[in-house]
Parts: sequence; C-alpha cells; structure tokens
Amino acid sequence: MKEKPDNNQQLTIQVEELSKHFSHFVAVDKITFDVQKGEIFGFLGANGAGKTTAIRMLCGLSAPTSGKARIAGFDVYRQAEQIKKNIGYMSQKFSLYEDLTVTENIHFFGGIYGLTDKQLKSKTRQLIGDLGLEREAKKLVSSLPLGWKQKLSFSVAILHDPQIVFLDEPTGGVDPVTRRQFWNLIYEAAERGITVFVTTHYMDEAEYCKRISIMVDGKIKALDTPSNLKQQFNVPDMDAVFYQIARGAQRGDKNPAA
Ligand SMILES: Nc1ncnc2c1ncn2[C@@H]1O[C@H](COP(=O)(O)OP(=O)(O)OP(=O)(O)O)[C@@H](O)[C@H]1O
Repeated sequence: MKEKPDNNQQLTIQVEELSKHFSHFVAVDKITFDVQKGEIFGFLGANGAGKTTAIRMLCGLSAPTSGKARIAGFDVYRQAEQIKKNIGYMSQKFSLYEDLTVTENIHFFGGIYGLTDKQLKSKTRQLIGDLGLEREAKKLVSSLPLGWKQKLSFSVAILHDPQIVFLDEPTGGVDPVTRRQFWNLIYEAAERGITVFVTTHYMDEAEYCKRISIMVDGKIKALDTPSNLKQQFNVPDMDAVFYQIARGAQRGDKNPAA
C-alpha cells in the first residue's frame, strides 16, 4: 500500500528531539522545530555545529539515532524515498555538469526528476526566459560566471516543484549584488509555496529569512525572527546576535562566523 503523508499540510518540516550520534560523539543533540509551508527558514551555526548532519537526516540521506521528524508529511525513518521525491537540494558544490550546456543540464535533471518531454520543453523555455539566459542556452556551464551557475543550480533544484528546497550555503563566494539577485529567486520560490530551508554564514542573508535558528555544538540555542532576536539580545544586527550565541562554541574554529 502506498504511504500517505499526514494531514498537517501547513507544517512542511516537523522535528522533535532529533539526534545523531557517531559512536559516542553527539553531532546533533535533540533539536526541535517546525517550519511552515512557504516559509524561508535560516539554519545557522558555527563550523562543526551539526548543520550538515541535521540536513542529511531531514533529506532522508542519513537515519537519525533518535527523535522524530516528518518532512513534507513523510517520516524520516520509514519514508526516505518519498522525502527525496518531494524535496530539492542545492549545496555550495552544486551538482551541475560543467561539460554540458545550460539546456542539456536542465534536460538531464528534468529527466532524473521524471518530467515528461512536454513538461521538459516548457520548463526549459520558462527557466531560460526567467533567468535571462537565452544567449547562453547552448553554452557549456563551465563558461558561465559563478553567480549564474548558482542561479541555474537553484532553478534546477526546484524544476520538479518540490514542497521544500534545502540550500546548504548556496551563495558562497559571490559578491553582495549577485547574492541579492539570488535571494530574489528564493523569495519567488517561497511565494509559490515552496518552503526554503537555508544555511548560510552571511549574516545579511540571515536578515532575509522569516525565522532563523542558531545551532551551537549540536544544540539549537536560539530560534526566532531576526528582529525578535536582535531585541532579545539588545544588539543592532544579526552579526552581534550570532556572536553572542556562538562565542562559547567548543567545536569549529574560534571565529564563529568564519
Ligand atoms: N560521519 C561522521 N563521523 C564522525 N563525526 C562526524 C561525521 N560527520 C560529521 N561529524 C562531526 O559532527 C560534527 C558536526 O559536523 P557537521 O558537518 O554537521 O557540522 P556543520 O555545522 O555542517 O559545519 P560546517 O559549517 O563546518 O560545515 C563535527 O564535529 C564533525 O566532525
């Protein structure tokens, strides 16, 4: 029998006391949070805090040691395959093929996602038009500037209209203007109802999120809107909030935002 997602449609991510141990080392320590449909949720933390380990569990790539999580309504222990079909994923090392053209990349990933030829054709036309890549459509991805590769990579990650897209440091290495343009794409996706779960080391980007959590040494130490956090810590910006929370971190290097 096909497993059905649960009825709580508005919460696309539900996490309760989720943990991951590697032998005796507790990489993720009983994290609890929910994310609403269409919300942009920032998942921050110092180096080694446990963000990637947590994301791998949420994407159905790694079984938790304990706790509960439902992603797009599916259980992380029993329904990992359904989770993978209902999410998109983009990391800093985006998965585009450098030796294929822009169009070939879109066709390749669309094929993996199971789009029909008709869907592929219209999606390709729409995506290239939206990104203004008409003149680059037949060029190899290797010839594109980094910022364009990131935008293309994001668009490909949501080609199949997933319920949630996970972005693991998606804007590393690009200038603030290009990052701002990238965030316009994120806002558009969220407006279409896609939940955006994003990790970043850039504190200006933390301000763009509706809510953020800050993880330290495997635990979530703060979770709220950027403005509430600034008020709570009585500081002018997210840099200062992050520093206050992460300065006592035992893992990673001594500069928490590095
Ligand atoms: N497979 C593993 N075996 C043992 N320890 C691991 C494993 N994967 C991660 N860790 C440890 O778990 C901790 C959390 O790592 P993780 O990569 O999740 O952190 P992160 O917050 O994503 O950090 P960064 O921002 O540096 O990528 C680190 O101390 C790391 O060394």
